[in-house]
Amino acid sequence: MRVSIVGSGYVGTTIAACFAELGHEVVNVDVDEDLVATINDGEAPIHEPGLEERIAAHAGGRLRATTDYDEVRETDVTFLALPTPSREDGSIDTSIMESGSESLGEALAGKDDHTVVVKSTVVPGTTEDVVEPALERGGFDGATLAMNPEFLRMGSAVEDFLDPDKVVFGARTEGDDTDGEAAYEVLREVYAPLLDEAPDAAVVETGLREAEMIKYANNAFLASKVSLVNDLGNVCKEFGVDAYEVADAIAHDDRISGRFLRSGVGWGGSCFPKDVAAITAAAKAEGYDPAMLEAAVEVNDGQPERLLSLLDDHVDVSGERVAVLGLSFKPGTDDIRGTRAIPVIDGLQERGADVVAYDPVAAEKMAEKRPDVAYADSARDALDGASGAVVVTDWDEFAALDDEFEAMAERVVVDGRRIVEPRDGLTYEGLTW
Ligand SMILES: NC(=O)C1=CN([C@@H]2O[C@H](COP(=O)(O)OP(=O)(O)OC[C@H]3O[C@@H](n4cnc5c(N)ncnc54)[C@H](O)[C@@H]3O)[C@@H](O)[C@H]2O)C=CC1
Ligand SMILES: O=C(O)[C@H]1O[C@H](OP(=O)(O)OP(=O)(O)OC[C@H]2O[C@@H](n3ccc(=O)[nH]c3=O)[C@H](O)[C@@H]2O)[C@H](O)[C@@H](O)[C@@H]1O
Repeated sequence: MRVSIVGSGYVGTTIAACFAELGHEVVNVDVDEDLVATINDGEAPIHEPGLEERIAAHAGGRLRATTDYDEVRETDVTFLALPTPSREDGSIDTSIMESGSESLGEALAGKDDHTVVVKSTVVPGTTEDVVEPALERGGFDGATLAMNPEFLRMGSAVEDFLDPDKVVFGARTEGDDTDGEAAYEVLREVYAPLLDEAPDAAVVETGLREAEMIKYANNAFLASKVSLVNDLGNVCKEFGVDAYEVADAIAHDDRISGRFLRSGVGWGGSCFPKDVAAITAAAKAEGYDPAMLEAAVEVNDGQPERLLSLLDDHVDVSGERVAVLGLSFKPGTDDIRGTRAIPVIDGLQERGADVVAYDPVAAEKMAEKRPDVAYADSARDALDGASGAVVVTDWDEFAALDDEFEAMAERVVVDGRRIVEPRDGLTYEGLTW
């Protein structure tokens, strides 16, 4: 099939390269000229395992990037993979979706039919109430509308996309005269080669609003699961109980499952914080206060301070050098959006500490945002002379730290991710164990 994708960020580039790999002719539209040139040169604009090889294999062949929206006209279906950031109050900002949809509408004007699929994460109602009117303002009123949320994770985007546990197809299903069946047909055809390779994936065919909500429910559930295990972990700590032993035991109950049961300094990233805030704001706008989601955020917001109060129990950090190990929101990425490292750094600075941070890949990005922090080239350098260290990201290399701790002025480590090995001579505190 001829597939176009508008927006070539984490999601857009990943699905473009993967659809090309699966045999489709793919056009990827983005406003960023450098990014478009990078893809056409056969290189990946973002770091994701397996992406560079796929772009290199298909760029100039089945995969083409462009800044020209008109190129979507020759395709059968367009996926919108544009950003849906938060406004100041947490609610979803759909302005980029609107301007992108208008440009798409202009490009499609006069066409009889074209399937437009919303891939971005949007609150229920957005596809019909925001995207469709914007397409019409652009001059195209013949869209078959669909919503197809994406569940890939950063750091394993290609693998997650190609081997999903489910794919969700949302379409207009109510009333006699709907385009729902036509939309399902198009999505079934686009996904057929992927589903051939991933036969165990569930295919969920549902309404537009349901598909939009499924994405939020998925992220809100996972974020809340981590907050619940953090809340329980805090209780464990009060009783001197190891939360990881407890989690390992309850994980045997397959109603609970062992995934997303790692307690610690909390969740971050470009999506959990944004999506929990957006669905909470949307619910409130409808007159419902989602108490569990608000509590999930409250617990998450409290974890960095709990980490620091454990450090306070051992050292007065005022005027002292303190090492922050890990800056990215999770290992395997240099992304610092929503990272717990920021409230940890803020809390240390409020205590008058001299913060020196280390991350194997994210220091450069953090330095742009936080030039007020010193950055070390290695964990060893960060620890050298420090009166305490806090661990924010579970990078594998922190598990191998050993004699590096010997250069500390005071050997105190508070671990927010259960990654450092406790050892003789080290005062080691786990956040929830
Ligand atoms: N990053 C992730 O892991 C996941 C993200 N999502 C959702 O997917 C959507 C996209 O997210 P990302 O790919 O992370 O965003 P991103 O910020 O990485 O990429 C968005 C791209 O859109 C381009 N763009 C902006 N305005 C444009 C316009 N008017 N026309 C054409 N291109 C334009 C930007 O230049 C950028 O390359 C969001 O709704 C996000 O919540 C869903 C699942 C996973
Ligand atoms: O909508 C999105 O963008 C994506 O958001 C998350 O993916 P991602 O943000 O890449 O990262 P996760 O692996 O889910 O981790 C999120 C945060 O939770 C934390 N976490 C995760 C698991 C756990 O047990 N404990 C824990 O603290 C991580 O450290 C990290 O800060 C979801 O897992 C994806 O399914 C979804 O598509």
